[in-house]
Amino acid sequence: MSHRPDTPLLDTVHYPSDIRKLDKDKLPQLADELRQEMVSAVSVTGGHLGAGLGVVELTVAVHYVFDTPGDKLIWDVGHQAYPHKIVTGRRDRIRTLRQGGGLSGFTKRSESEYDPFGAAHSSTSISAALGFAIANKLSGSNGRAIAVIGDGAMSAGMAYEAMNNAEAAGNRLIVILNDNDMSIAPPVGSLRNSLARLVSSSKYLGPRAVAEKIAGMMPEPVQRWAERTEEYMRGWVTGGTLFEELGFYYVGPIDGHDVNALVEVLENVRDADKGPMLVHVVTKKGKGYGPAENAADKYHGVVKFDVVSGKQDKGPGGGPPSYQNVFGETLARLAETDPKICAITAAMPSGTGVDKFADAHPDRAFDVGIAEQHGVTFAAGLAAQGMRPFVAIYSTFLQRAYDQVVHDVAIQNLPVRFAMDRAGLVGADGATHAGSFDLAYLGTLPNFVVMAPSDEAELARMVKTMAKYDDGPIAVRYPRGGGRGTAIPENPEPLEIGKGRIVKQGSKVAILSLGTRLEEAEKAAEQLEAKGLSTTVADLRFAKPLDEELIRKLLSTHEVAVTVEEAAIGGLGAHVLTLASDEGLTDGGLKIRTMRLPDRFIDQDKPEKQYDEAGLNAPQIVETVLKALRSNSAGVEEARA
Ligand SMILES: Cc1ncc(C[n+]2csc(CCOP(=O)(O)OP(=O)(O)O)c2C)c(N)n1
Ligand SMILES: CC(=O)[C@@H](O)[C@H](O)COP(=O)(O)O
Ligand SMILES: [Mg+2]
Repeated sequence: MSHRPDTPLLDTVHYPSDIRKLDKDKLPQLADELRQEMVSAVSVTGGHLGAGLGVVELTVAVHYVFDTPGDKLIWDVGHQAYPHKIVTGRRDRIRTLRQGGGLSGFTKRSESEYDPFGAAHSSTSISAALGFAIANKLSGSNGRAIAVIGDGAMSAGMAYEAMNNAEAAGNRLIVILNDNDMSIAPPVGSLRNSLARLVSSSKYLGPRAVAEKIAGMMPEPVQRWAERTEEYMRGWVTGGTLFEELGFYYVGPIDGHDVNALVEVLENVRDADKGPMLVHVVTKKGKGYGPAENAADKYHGVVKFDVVSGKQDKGPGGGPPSYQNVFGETLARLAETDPKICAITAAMPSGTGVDKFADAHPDRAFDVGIAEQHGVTFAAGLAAQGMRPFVAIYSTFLQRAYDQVVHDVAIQNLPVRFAMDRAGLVGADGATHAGSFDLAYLGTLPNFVVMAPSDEAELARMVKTMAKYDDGPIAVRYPRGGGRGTAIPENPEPLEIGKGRIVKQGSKVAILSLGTRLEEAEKAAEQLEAKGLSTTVADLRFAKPLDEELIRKLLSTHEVAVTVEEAAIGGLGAHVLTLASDEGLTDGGLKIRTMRLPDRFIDQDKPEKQYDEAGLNAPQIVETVLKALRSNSAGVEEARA
């Protein structure tokens, strides 16, 4: 394709079909421009930077070689897909990434036909790609499915479950292992060591060697040998790796920043007829942007930053500590005098605050990799043997380990402590990362205690409560970010299980709050008082067991009762309604309303806007109370007061 040297090449590339028109020797230039564009975009939006920088060449090469969107390209997690978005018709919106109404920070089916499968939670790509490949096989279509999965994501069991089943896909399935020797933190475990051995024990495989191996053009004696057994052939190509044992032809390691080599290797892989292939590509997280390459976290996730210096705009600082750090620091302190306390994270040491614990007690901190299911059952084993394990997992990621929570923990009534961070709406990560369902999924389980603090001092008390509680499973859920600035007690008092508190006493309206909506509940109470409506505010602290005595009293002494929580239906409101119905507490005409997340997924935005959309801010609490007061006994709203 002819291209005027004075115009950026990227300006001529809107879709992968434009890349495919380019001469191969133009691809390095395209990759350079794509990298610059990505840095520029993320400098104004913030987001996941390091992972995308590492796959710029891979993005160009895959779209050059494969016939996307007919061939299905599936990015695992999807946090590395920004360059892919730029070359698949979304460059004009790339500066809306992760903003309200803008592009998602992950792959999303509704956004583009080039995103055949949505992601954000890790390690789903091989299963999904296998589904596409088998569907193609069944329908007689030639299309291929290409999963690009990171070394961190490869630590999850699901990846192996998929590979274990992959043989039937034949050459319709290609897995590209993007090995940058990083997860969010440095990766852990034996897989990491095994990949490192593969990388260090051989030079990068050049396109020619790959072609020869795939075509079976081996040195004479080897070829004769190889021809005799299919098994040997596999071994020769694969080097006998774990992947080979799982039925894949292993090709690698390949230099993931040499775009022309990548193209040639992928062309060979595309045209090979050897069954499912795994291409081991070695990349650098943060590649090509100095501040990212030099950062310990390789700029996995950043806020807005200055492109020249790389300095992130983290604000003036000095604000209230984050819930994650309150959790980690409190637990670390408690562990000083309790040698049974352990902490477990599934590849999120800094996000969960377990890094603080690990600094103080390295032998009792466990990063299990992206392995939430294993993490929970591992904790159950620790608890069964008398330890006091705290499993710190984001609310959204604990969803993956639900059966382990039910079967290994709850049914056996084991005292595993769950610290569920990122509860409620989380902002820029959007619906996939919202911690909406934990109150419903844990609150329904016999034996569980479930708490939610209204501020960081309460969280410290709840962590202490968990450390002291050996009677069964116990969980606390708290939001992303900083608290209200309440002083954190040096020596937090444990709470009495199942006891809430009255924050403000009134007589006509009762707001029953769970978690950090308390601040909005208090604001709403002020506004109601200003309208002459005497309002009680209760901080229930426990979704389970409920403070039945307190709730009974509130429901029988107020005209309107409203529950408020940052969770989907099935949480606090459902439990309060069940109590009210079981005991006939509404029979006397009490007007009861439950305020919770709506029955739809809420996309990325600033959290306060998300809560506005969800109808959980103070004005909406006020409106709910006024509406209830206006409704008559048939539930019909009467004329506005
Ligand atoms: C089930 C699940 N657990 C945890 C996470 C958080 N998470 C997102 S990316 C990531 C690291 C992924 O590492 P890798 O696959 O190697 O990709 P890289 O960022 O290195 O490109 C983690 C732990 C997640 N998205 N999903
Ligand atoms: C991609 C992913 O799952 C994580 O990087 C996540 O975005 C981190 O979220 P926090 O910023 O809330 O730690
Ligand atoms: Mg990685």
